[in-house]
Amino acid sequence: MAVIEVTALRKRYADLVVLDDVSFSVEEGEIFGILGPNGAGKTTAVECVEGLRRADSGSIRVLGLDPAGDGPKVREQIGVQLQQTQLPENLKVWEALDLYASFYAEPRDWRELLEEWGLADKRHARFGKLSGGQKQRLFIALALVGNPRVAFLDELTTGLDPSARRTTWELIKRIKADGVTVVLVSHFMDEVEELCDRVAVFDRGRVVALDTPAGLVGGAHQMRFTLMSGHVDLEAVPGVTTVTRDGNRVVVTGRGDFATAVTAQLARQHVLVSDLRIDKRTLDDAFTALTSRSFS
Ligand SMILES: Nc1ncnc2c1ncn2[C@@H]1O[C@H](COP(=O)(O)OP(=O)(O)OP(=O)(O)O)[C@@H](O)[C@H]1O
Repeated sequence: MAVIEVTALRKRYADLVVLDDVSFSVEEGEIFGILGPNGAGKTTAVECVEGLRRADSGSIRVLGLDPAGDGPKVREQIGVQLQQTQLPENLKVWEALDLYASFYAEPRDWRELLEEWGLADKRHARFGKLSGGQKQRLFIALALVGNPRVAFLDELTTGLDPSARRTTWELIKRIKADGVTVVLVSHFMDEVEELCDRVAVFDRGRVVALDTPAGLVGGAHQMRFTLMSGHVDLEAVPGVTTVTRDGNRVVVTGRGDFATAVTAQLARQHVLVSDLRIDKRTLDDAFTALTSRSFS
């Protein structure tokens, strides 16, 4: 079942088209990634879904409701991660949780959240004294205190050290395990690859690809080898898209599991090769190819 359905969303600021016919849906229980370069329209799209901004046209359904018309009902059922600047430095951890719990009709017991998110001993600490990782755990706890069905997390691990990022990833997996749908806006390929079931890649206000992380990178392996003996016909091998020969050096590109099929063909034709290398395209390569830009 789709918990979020976005259809033909358009938004512009004066002459700048920020969302141009954006459509995607998010299935219940998945971690859905929104990836794209700076200024691609990710935050605008997500804030329209959260009911914080209005699109010029198109339709949005969140849990069957229209966030523009049924804002309070939608916000009762979603959790939105705060940005760092939105909490006063002097606010204590328990005060923040208690305050946010008071916004909801049926909040979770925030004492449980303190335990679950490893913040019990920081209960009386002031926000400004927390480490980056502790702040992020507090933001996640605040996003979950209303017992949401959908949690929106935006650039959650920016500025965290590698170990704190890993810990945060494990916590996000736990949110999913608890049955909460997660929409994750991210700049990091490794994060999206590790966590997301499906990813929408945004570029210049459009969704340029929507697939699983494996599906996004799936089309681009490359095999290189040197022919030691004989000749091999590879053009007709399933999945092969190009075969380039330079003397006895051969480069083969293809889609899906073409490398296994090529290896089988080499064996069938009793061809001996050396220096065999299989290059796997990464999500970073896929992103660059899709958006004609490298990530910054
Ligand atoms: N309120 C606004 N008024 C005018 N232009 C805006 C406004 N909000 C966003 N924009 C512009 O819309 C474009 C998309 O911005 P948005 O924040 O949605 O992108 P993003 O993909 O989330 O970028 P980032 O990764 O940098 O956060 C940008 O060019 C931005 O400058």
